[in-house]
Amino acid sequence: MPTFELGPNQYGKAETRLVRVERGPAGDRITDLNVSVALRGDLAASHLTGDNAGVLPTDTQKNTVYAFAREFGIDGIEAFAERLAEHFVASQPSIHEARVSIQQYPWQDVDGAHTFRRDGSEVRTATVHHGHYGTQTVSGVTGLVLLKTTDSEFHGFVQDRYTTLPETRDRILATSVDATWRAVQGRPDPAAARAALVEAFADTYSLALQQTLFAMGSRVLQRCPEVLEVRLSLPNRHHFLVDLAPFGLDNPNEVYFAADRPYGLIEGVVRRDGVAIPEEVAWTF
Ligand SMILES: O=c1[nH]c(=O)c2[nH]c(=O)[nH]c2[nH]1
Repeated sequence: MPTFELGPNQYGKAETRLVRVERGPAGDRITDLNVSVALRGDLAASHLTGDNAGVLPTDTQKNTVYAFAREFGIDGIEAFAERLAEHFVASQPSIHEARVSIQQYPWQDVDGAHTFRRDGSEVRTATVHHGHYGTQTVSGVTGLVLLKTTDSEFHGFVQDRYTTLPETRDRILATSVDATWRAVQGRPDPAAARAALVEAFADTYSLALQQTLFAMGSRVLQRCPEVLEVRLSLPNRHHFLVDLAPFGLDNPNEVYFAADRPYGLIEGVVRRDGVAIPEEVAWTF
């Protein structure tokens, strides 16, 4: 008779959608979040026998998210996630580790009063791990779509029998930035980190998206002294010049086909030189 054992496990309420409105005479402010909680600890009994004595219901976790928004406000997604993660571990003897991930959807004020506009795919992110290793916070942004119409070249690459890509001295460079940054102490200003990413993309004369990646990560490290490490995942949103010769037309870098796949995926970590960075807690099965 085979026997089985329970491996690593976690549980929690995923994707609690929370909108908080701060009402004020100078106009309202909204905070629009998607909050996911995952808890680990002494949870074998629930899996093995259905004994739920150590189980804080995921419904309660969801309620806690809403209640904390009212009781403590939301002074940044990092602080909110840390407060929640610490609470679940401190208040429940059965819970030893908590991970709280928050996505924040940005809204732009339209009338200085009570109307807002959401545009773009950009999302701010924060993930907090809390446990015996302390509290680790990773901040980031995803879906920050950037494009430059020139100042990008790509040439000098390997040529083998399968290579057809022409070398180019002038191309569109476009990407959707997925970035995370990590500090061990202090709280980096996310607006400064984001601005650094955009600025470096804009002002780096690019010979490869790889070079732009390093410039973007380096700029975040320059601008945000607390940040020790920046991780970047940059899909290369290829724009191919359309051959209009069959129609008797030239195409002087004017008309492109914007391909959505396949895409090059350029990923890398940029770190501060000579600084010991504690290993990042990663919850994987
Ligand atoms: O910036 C680029 N890096 C690459 O590695 C690559 N490969 C490719 O086909 N085009 C590009 N562009």
